Amino acid sequence: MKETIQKRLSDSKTARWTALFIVSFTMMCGYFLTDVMSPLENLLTTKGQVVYFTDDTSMPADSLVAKVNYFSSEEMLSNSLLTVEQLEEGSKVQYYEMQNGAQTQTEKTISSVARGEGWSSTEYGFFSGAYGLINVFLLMLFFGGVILDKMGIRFTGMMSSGLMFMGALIKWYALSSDFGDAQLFGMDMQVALASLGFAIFGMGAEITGITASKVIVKWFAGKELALAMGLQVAMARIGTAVALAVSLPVARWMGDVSYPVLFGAILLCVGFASYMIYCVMDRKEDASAAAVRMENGETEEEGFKLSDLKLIFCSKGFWLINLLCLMFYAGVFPFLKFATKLMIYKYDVPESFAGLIPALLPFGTILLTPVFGSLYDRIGRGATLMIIGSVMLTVVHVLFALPVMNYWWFAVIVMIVLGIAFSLVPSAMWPSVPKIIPMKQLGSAYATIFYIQNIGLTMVPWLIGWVIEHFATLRNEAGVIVGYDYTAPMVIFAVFGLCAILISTLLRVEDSKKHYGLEEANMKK
Ligand SMILES: NCCCC[C@H](NC(=O)[C@@H](N)CCCCN)C(=O)O
Repeated sequence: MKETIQKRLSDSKTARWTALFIVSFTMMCGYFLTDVMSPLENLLTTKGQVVYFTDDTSMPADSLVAKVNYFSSEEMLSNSLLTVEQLEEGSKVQYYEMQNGAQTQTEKTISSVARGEGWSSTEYGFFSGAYGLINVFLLMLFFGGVILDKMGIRFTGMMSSGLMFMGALIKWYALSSDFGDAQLFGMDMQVALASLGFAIFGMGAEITGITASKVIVKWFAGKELALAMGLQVAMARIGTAVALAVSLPVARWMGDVSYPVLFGAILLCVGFASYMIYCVMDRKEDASAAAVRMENGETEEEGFKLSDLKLIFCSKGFWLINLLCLMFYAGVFPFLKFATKLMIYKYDVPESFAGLIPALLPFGTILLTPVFGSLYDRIGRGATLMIIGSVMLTVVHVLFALPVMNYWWFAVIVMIVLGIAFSLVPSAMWPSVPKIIPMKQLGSAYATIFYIQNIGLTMVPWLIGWVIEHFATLRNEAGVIVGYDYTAPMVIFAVFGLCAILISTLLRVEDSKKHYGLEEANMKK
């Protein structure tokens, strides 16, 4: 009689890498939407139309019209009176300006016109931090972890990717509508509604994040786990990089900040559909695993119990990872929300290119995260990699805080260093969690780490937005904004880096006491 040996679907290389690709694609769509508004900060915080010229400079329409009309009224430019209706692609604009006491004539051609929303920096900061609002204040990430461990990967993933899509649609509706002076929750209606959409989206994105982590552990445990995690993060970074690079060009091209969000919502719809395909694979994997267990006479693994949480919460190493994640990510993701405007005002980068410099950060990590991940797999030194990454993060923010070296090429170099730091820490930190926490509690462990991290992702943009408005905004005597001094916000980011150095050092000490194996290779020879 022919003997058949049952195999799990995850034993097939093609099947498990396909599963990874599909789930990572859904995540990538989520990361795109998370950062799609970051390059639009300048546009969002400008009131009325913003005019972009072919020489890559831009100007609020009001000040342009004021300049032209002022001089035309003095009959100096009688032929070039510009009206608002003429603010369109291809229009030529002429105006006189006083520079260093001398009158200069400027002629420019309009390349595009986009609608600014007139938000304050505090409102922009609130909106950016709204991502973690429901996760943090309604404890949804904690419940998300429990739902994941109780209801399983298929239910939770469908629910969370559906929430991402719904949140994106609300955000798009808010940004594409004009609510006049209407208020909601004591806030400008548009800001409140866009923030609500972002909060719902953020809840879905974070629950999808922990679900994806559990999917990877399910298919790759005992196989290429760290590499798979590194590749998932790398694909997510593609989403961030594309968002940073294309968002402003799309908004300028279509004349409105809502279009990049609409594009993101469409992507999320595709991401939702692709997760449905994953669910088919997941069902087959479960069936094959059950068949293997039956053949070997094994019983199903005991399910998750709430009392298991005690085990996680009593581990000092686990708390150090939590704090490191909080501090390190507080110095990166919230920074990205403000980085484009930093490039415009501190490094004098034309607005059309300003988003490309922060985009270098995720682009660099696409390659480096899997490289450092496989380095950790082979030679270990995980705790040391986390210390080095934290030192680099601190140095980068100190350099951004310095009032000197305000050259675009310097910003590019510093951003590349940040990219290396942002590859080192995640590639060592995430695969270190299973070394400290047993597999059965991993869903809840990742959920707790994400929860603590979300406190930073919510509060730090609020803090930075407020600091920019009150301590970094430079105004002339008439109260008009003339620029920004980024020293204070960048010093705050540097402090997060210092905390990360301290915590990662303590983690290394704890590892040498408890022998978690953070300095050891993941792959046994
Ligand atoms: N296996 C865990 C991978 C986590 C990757 C990590 N993501 C997060 O920490 C999310 N909670 C936050 C995502 C915010 C998106 N802008 C990462 O390094 O991206």
